Amino acid sequence: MLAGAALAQNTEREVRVGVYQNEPKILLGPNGQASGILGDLLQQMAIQEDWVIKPVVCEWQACLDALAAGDIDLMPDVAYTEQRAQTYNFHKVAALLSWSQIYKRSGVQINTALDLQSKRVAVLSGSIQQTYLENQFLAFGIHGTLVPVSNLQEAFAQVAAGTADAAVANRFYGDRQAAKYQLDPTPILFQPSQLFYATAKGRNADLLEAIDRHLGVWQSQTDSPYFKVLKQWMDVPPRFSVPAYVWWSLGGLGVLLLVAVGVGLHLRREVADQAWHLQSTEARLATILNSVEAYIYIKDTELRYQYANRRVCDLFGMEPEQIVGKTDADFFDAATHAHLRINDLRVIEHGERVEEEETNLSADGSQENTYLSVKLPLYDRNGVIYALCGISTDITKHKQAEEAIHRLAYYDPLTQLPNRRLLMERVQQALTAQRRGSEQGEHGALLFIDVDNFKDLNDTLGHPMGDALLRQMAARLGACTRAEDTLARQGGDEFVVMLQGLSADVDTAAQQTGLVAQKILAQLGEPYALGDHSYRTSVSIGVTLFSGTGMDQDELLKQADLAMYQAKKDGRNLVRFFNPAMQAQISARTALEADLHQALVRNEFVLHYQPQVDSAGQTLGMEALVRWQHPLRGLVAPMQFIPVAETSGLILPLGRWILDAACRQLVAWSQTPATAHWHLSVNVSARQFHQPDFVAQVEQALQQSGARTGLLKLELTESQLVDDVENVILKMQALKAMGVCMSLDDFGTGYSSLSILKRLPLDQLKIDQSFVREMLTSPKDTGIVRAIINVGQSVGLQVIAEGVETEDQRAALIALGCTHFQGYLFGKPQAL
Ligand SMILES: Nc1nc2c(ncn2[C@@H]2O[C@H](COP(=O)(O)O[C@H]3[C@@H](O)[C@H](n4cnc5c(=O)[nH]c(N)nc54)O[C@@H]3COP(=O)(O)O)[C@@H](O)[C@H]2O)c(=O)[nH]1
Repeated sequence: MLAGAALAQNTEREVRVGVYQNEPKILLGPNGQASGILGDLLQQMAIQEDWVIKPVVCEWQACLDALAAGDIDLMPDVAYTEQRAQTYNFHKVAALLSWSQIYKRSGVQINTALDLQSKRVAVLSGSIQQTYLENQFLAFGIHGTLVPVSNLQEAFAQVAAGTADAAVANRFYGDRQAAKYQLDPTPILFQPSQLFYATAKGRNADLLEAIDRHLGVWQSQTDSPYFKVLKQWMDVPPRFSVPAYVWWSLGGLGVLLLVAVGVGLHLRREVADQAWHLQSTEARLATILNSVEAYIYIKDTELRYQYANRRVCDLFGMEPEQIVGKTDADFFDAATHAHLRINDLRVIEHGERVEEEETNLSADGSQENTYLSVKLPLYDRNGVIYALCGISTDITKHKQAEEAIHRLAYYDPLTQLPNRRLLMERVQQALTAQRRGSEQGEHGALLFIDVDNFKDLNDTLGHPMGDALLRQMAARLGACTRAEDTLARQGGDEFVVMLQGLSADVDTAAQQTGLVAQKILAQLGEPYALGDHSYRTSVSIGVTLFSGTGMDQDELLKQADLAMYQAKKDGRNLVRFFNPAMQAQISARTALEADLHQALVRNEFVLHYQPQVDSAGQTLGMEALVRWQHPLRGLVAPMQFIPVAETSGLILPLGRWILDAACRQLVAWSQTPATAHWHLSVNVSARQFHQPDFVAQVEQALQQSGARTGLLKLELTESQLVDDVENVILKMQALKAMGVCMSLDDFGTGYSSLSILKRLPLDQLKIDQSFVREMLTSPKDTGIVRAIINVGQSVGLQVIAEGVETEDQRAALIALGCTHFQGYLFGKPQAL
């Protein structure tokens, strides 16, 4: 059965037919189908040929253009001319015969062409009738006036209004419209023409062939569909094969016919006219409604669809007649239907105009779209609501774009977690809610989570593995927290969790937070599968509690950050709560930073010098160690301000000052023979060394001071040499080429990569004081010191031990082969 239906559908032929308004020949019927004589004939043929006639409503010239362009397949009511035959194909058996006729206002005498003398005749501008009459006027010496008009309605209206005496129209139009304008037909008939269906040249020959076949048979049988259609539309069948010479004698018959039709016909035509106007308006409206992008529909008071435009039909995959009578329950899922129903009832029951964004899910759940919908009540003439009209615009793509922009602004693309911006907004909202008292004294908590030694992973396994780790961590953090908690990626290897709704009692809140933090510590400490590797790591967590008083979101985050640093300091893989002592540290650090800015301007820095000696105790040189002579704090040690100078960037101008001051000191020593050979070691910070123009800065310091290049020794630490090794080596080689010496400070505390060491143009290794301090009591430290000395010797580097405080330490170092020494045993750092 189904297969049969499908087969039947496949044999149907869709024929797009141009329909313009020219009653009774062709028009759009009330059912939206091609109608009129030529339309109905086509419908009859369609039944027999299995055609599906699709009317395409258009104006006459537009129809012809569409036909030529292939946008429609068939055009009725086309008179054959040689010129048209170049663009179109015609069938052979004429479908209708027509002619032009002159119609006049009552009381005007026109019986022959000669009566047109001194008359004003309205005629379609540019028509063949106009050309014909002009020629006739000339030929017969008639002095009449042709009044050009743009359509036949206007022609008849001008006659009725008295601005013309007569009008020319085809007989089909004239017969139906003359009465309406109270015009009479004259006996003047001319230009008979044969009317055909036409196709574009070279196309749809089968249609023309079929039309000829049907017309040929039908026109020979008086009871055929052809004559039934004519009878229905005309009451009088047209004549065929009428010789041209009889046309002029038909006038009398026309007059008689018109008189016979009488007043009854006039009334009937009035009604028909109105119906046509309605149909025409409806057709135009349908064209507009079906062309717009919006979904337009009408539902009755039972919320059953009464009208659906083409977009709605496409959405539901049904034809209008299938949609009519159905409700939203037939098209959408239960929740969508319920929601739509509520809004529809507001319109139907309360006359509200409802404007809303709707997200509708199809009944099978396969399609979800968002619409901006406006629904209005429709009232009948008694002011009673009889339906609602809805207009919906699909804003799904717009919403998706909006969503994408929002995600970019507020979410981290790597982990899909909220980013810092969204986190800060959420913290602010939580604080505001607490201040308003809506959270009833509850506590919240911020947990600042930093991955331990994340840089090592990036350096060893590469950044893609680092990214994979962060993604897996984000997923695990999600599993450790509740949906109402905020989980964010702060940036890099830092995550932040905000807990809300904790106890109003601070101890209980701390306990609750501690449990979550420990859970996170445990979960994130489990092994990760990174490619082929099983990777283990840990995190350090800083926690701060808040209850809406005093703090803003930035301060809170700083507190959690500080507590996290404390966890790192205490050994990593730990949870630390923020406490007031940490706050004091922050304040002290902030104040110190502010003072540091002033210190350079006020020239408050000084250099102290500590001797470096050989095994005989002879001073070979000094190390310059900076101090801050603060007017209130007194002499400030470098360990207190160098780290702050590093993070604030002040180390750069400070480092430059130290270099200049050290070079000036070398020049001062050069004046005295006892000190002229002394070298001076200067500490260089990582940030300072990595400046692109660092080599130039050293060169400038030496040149400006006039110091001997070979006496300046730069102390670099291991950690500042591991990043961007190639560039470091190039820089060191440039310095070396200038004659500057280089010492590797704190050796043994960092990476101590021998392969890198081998490539660095060093002069000296400095054994860190922590090994020297313990070497007499710890065999391990002795072993390290021995190893450093051996390494130095094997690569031809001088080895200096720092932090030498006792004779025993010096003796032990000499026994191990150390040749140079620095420490309180030989002198503390002091001003000169
Ligand atoms: N970038 C720069 N950093 C500098 C500069 N000056 C110092 N620093 C950095 O500060 C660190 C600490 O310096 P300081 O407090 O001056 O301590 C030095 C010595 O006083 C100390 N030392 C020397 N001998 C002994 C000793 O026998 N016992 C003992 N307890 N301490 C001793 O060691 C520090 C020398 O360190 P080093 O640079 O490794 O030789 C300092 O480590 C620098 O990092 C500067 O101008 N610029």
